[in-house]
Amino acid sequence: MKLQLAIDKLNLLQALQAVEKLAAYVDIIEVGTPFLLDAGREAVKQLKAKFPNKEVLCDAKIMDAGGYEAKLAYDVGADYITVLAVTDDLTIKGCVEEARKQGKKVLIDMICINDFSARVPVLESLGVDVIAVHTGADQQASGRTPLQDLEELRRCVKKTPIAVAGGISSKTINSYLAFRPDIIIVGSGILNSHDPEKEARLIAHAIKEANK
Ligand SMILES: O=C(CO)[C@H](O)[C@H](O)COP(=O)(O)O
Repeated sequence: MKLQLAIDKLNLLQALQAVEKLAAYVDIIEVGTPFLLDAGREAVKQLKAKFPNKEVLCDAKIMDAGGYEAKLAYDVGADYITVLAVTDDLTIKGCVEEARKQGKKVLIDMICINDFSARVPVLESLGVDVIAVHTGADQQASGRTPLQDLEELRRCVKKTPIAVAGGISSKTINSYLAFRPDIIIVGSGILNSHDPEKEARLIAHAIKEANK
C-alpha cells in the first residue's frame, strides 16, 4: 500500500519546499489539477528532477485526446497520468497505448460514475493500471466521503490495483485501510493540517501497520 501526496493549492516553490519536508513519508507525489493549471508541466518536471526516487503523478484528469495529452505529461517525467472513467473508451485506450510505449502508468478517476458494476469490467479490459474512487472537493463540501465507493470498487474489481481519494486524514484512514486499497491519496488532510509533518507521519505509520 502506497501513500500519494496530492498537492492542489500550493505554488511551485511551496510545493518543492513541502515535499522536501514530507518526502520520507510519501511514495507518490501528485501534481493536482489546480496546481497543474497554475504551474503547468514545469511542476511535474521540477518535482521529478528534485525527487527522482519518488513516483510523480500528473492529475490531468484527461477527457479527450488521450494519447496526446498523456504523452505531454510522460515526456516531462510523469510516471502516472489520470484519465476520467466517464470519458470515451477510445480516449482511455489512447492513454494506455502511450503508457505502454513509455513504460508508464494510467490511473482512472471514477468521479461521477454511478454504475461501477458496468464500468469496472470495461476499464479492466482496457488494461488500465489503477482504478481510483474519488469524492471531489465540491462533493466533499456536501458531506460525501469515498468510503462506500471504495467498498463497492473492492467488490467489483477482479485484478486491477485500486486507490481512494477524497478528504482522508489520520482520523479517518483506518476505515479506508480496512478495504486494502493499493494507493491512499491524501491532500488537504496533510497540507492543510497545522502540523503537516506530524499528519504525514501518522498516516504513513497507519499504512505501514496495515502492510504488515
Ligand atoms: O483530485 C483532487 C481534487 O480534484 C484531490 O487531489 C484529491 O481529492 C485529494 O485531495 P483531498 O485529500 O484534499 O481530497
